[in-house]
Amino acid sequence: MSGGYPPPSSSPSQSSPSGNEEAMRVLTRPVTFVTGNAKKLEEVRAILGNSIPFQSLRLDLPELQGEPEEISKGKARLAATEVNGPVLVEDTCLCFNALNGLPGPYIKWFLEKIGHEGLNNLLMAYEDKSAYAACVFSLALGPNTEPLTFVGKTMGKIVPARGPKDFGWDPIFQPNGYELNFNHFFCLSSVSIGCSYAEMPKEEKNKISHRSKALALVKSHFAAAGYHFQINGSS
Ligand SMILES: O=c1nc[nH]c2c1ncn2[C@H]1C[C@H](O)[C@@H](COP(=O)(O)OP(=O)(O)OP(=O)(O)O)O1
Ligand SMILES: [Mg+2]
Repeated sequence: MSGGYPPPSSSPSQSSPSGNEEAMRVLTRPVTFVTGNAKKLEEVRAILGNSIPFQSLRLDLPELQGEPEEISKGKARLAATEVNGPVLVEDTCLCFNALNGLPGPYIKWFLEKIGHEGLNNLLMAYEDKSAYAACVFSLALGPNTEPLTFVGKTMGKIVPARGPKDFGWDPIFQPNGYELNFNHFFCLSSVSIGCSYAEMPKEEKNKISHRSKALALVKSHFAAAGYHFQINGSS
């Protein structure tokens, strides 16, 4: 996590009683999770449950370039301007250790252009198939506030595609600890080669995923920061 919040008064959606060192930060609007990806939203909803009042906005933010945290913060700034209120965004990376972390934040284009097989082929020349999935959430309380970031990583390896193909690179990412079928009754592969994210029940993925680890930090931040939601009307 990095960055820091400006004084509450600098955010239109945030205020706090004066003269109280541990002043509660009051948010008058729910946090808007901005994404163009319905599958991400589904997972975020399932993982957050009712822990944080949030709503969603389907918006394709620009695919920025750079280091993952900067990309994520950049998305948050754009989203906060769009929403004019508190926003949460995330950027997801799939990093191959043999390629020093690439494709990383560019996985979306790699996946689109070369698919699961092409991604496996990228590692053909390397013995090291290890990889990690990383999720960088950014929270901005409003436009002109410095976003805070929360990073979650899950280690694993790249495998030939297995399981349903309805969410990105899930079929080719096998998290560590899911190598042996007999440990995981839900993994239906007939040979004991392991279990990709795509083969796991959603609840199981959500327990160990890069996204759930990052969201655990977001939740703790909300608990520790003592935000208080005072949301009126229909929002
Ligand atoms: O848990 C995941 N399991 C499998 N695939 C995933 C996952 N999470 C993101 N993905 C895919 C979506 C996109 O192809 C790329 C990340 O790019 P990324 O820019 O973060 O996502 P996006 O453009 O689809 O949605 P957004 O509007 O939130 O930016 O990896
Ligand atoms: Mg994107």
